[in-house]
Amino acid sequence: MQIETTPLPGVLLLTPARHGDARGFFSESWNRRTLADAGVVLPEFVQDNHSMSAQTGTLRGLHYQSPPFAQGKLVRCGRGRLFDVAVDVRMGSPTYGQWFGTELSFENGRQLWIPAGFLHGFVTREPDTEIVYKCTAHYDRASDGAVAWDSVGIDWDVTDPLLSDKDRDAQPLAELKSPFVFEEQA
Ligand SMILES: Cc1cn([C@H]2C[C@H](O)[C@@H](COP(=O)(O)OP(=O)(O)O[C@H]3O[C@H](C)C(=O)[C@H](O)[C@H]3O)O2)c(=O)[nH]c1=O
Repeated sequence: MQIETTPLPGVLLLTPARHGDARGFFSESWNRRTLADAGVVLPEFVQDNHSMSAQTGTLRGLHYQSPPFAQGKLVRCGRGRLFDVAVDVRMGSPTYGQWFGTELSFENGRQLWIPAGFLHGFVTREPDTEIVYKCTAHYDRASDGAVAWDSVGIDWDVTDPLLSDKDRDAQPLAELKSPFVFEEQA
């Protein structure tokens, strides 16, 4: 397991090993003990999500759930290719409003750990792209929130993305009354 930090403290890039043979490969996509042995202890996951976006340039985000249903997410790409983004929206954080993005693909097997307190979004870079991700809290529709994809200064490298109505009508980051508070790590 390759573990890399990012410019956003707490957001990690995790790349599991792939064991290749004549059939293809085998990979442990999630192993709590492997990460703990490397000093990384993530919260418990309670829900797995899976979405497929048929069209290149489909953009889902920027989303969050308010406490007590705030979600940490461990994100990977099951098929195709996407650009995945986390945005820090924890009040008082030194990196508030800052974003980090990386390409996740079936080919690179890379995963992004996004703690609670960050917005999450992605744009697809191939047709029929599938994203699968583990969440640390259950879905709660009433706690669901969205921030406009083009209000953060993210370099999505996409024009006129395919959006849901919710995402098209989302509030700009400047108007967000963030429900998250930054807590200095011990
Ligand atoms: C998120 C979610 C949605 N749904 C239902 C609600 C709707 O009937 C349908 C589509 O939901 P939505 O349009 O919110 O799906 P996305 O636009 O992919 O939203 C997700 O995309 C970004 C990138 C995320 O990180 C979140 O997990 C989530 O906000 O699935 C559920 O039943 N359970 C769920 O956990």
